Amino acid sequence: MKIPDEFQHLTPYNMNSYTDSFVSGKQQKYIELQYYRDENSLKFYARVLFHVETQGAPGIVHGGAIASVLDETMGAVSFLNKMPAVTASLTVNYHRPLPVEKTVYIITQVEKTEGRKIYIIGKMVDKNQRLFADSKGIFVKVPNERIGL
Ligand SMILES: CCCCCCCCCCCC(=O)SCCNC(=O)CCNC(=O)[C@H](O)C(C)(C)COP(=O)(O)OP(=O)(O)OC[C@H]1O[C@@H](n2cnc3c(N)ncnc32)[C@H](O)[C@@H]1OP(=O)(O)O
Repeated sequence: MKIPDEFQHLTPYNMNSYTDSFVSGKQQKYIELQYYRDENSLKFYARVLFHVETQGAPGIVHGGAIASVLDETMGAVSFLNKMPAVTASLTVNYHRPLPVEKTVYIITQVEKTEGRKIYIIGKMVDKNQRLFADSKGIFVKVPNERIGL
């Protein structure tokens, strides 16, 4: 599968040893997801293929499915930056309908932290950098035990 230039130097990252989340765990029938990280940056990445089972309107990926994948990829960027956290708030802007069976790419990053609050942003684009959705959220740091670590 072709990946955009920005993804070519990245290292695939397997989250399954930490979680069997419905987004990225053993379930890959509805959503096929591969995470990537860049050792030299605080960003976290995902390549995602939503299968037809995730549709809302015919042929269009359900907004909740998109939000779930953005949420987890945003949560993961805080985890990988050694700040285990849970989502307190999440806003998603949907810029154009995403057809099912179309590969898209997610990039997330920590914008800033304030005490226990971590402000995280994300975006979902296709290989031509067309924007399908972007997101921002406040994640709140919690003890490891809260998220099963
Ligand atoms: C396994 C590894 C793999 C990791 C792989 C990654 C997997 C990630 C999965 C995706 C992530 C998820 O879906 S997580 C699941 C969905 N989310 C949840 O279940 C969270 C449920 N909510 C909670 O547990 C709680 O409400 C918390 C932890 C968010 C906050 O409770 P608390 O601990 O009592 O803290 P509290 O004092 O209320 O708040 C702390 C600070 O955050 C602020 N704050 C709290 N809520 C909000 C809010 N909605 N919007 C703005 N700000 C807020 C407060 O004002 C305060 O700011 P200040 O006064 O200090 O300034």
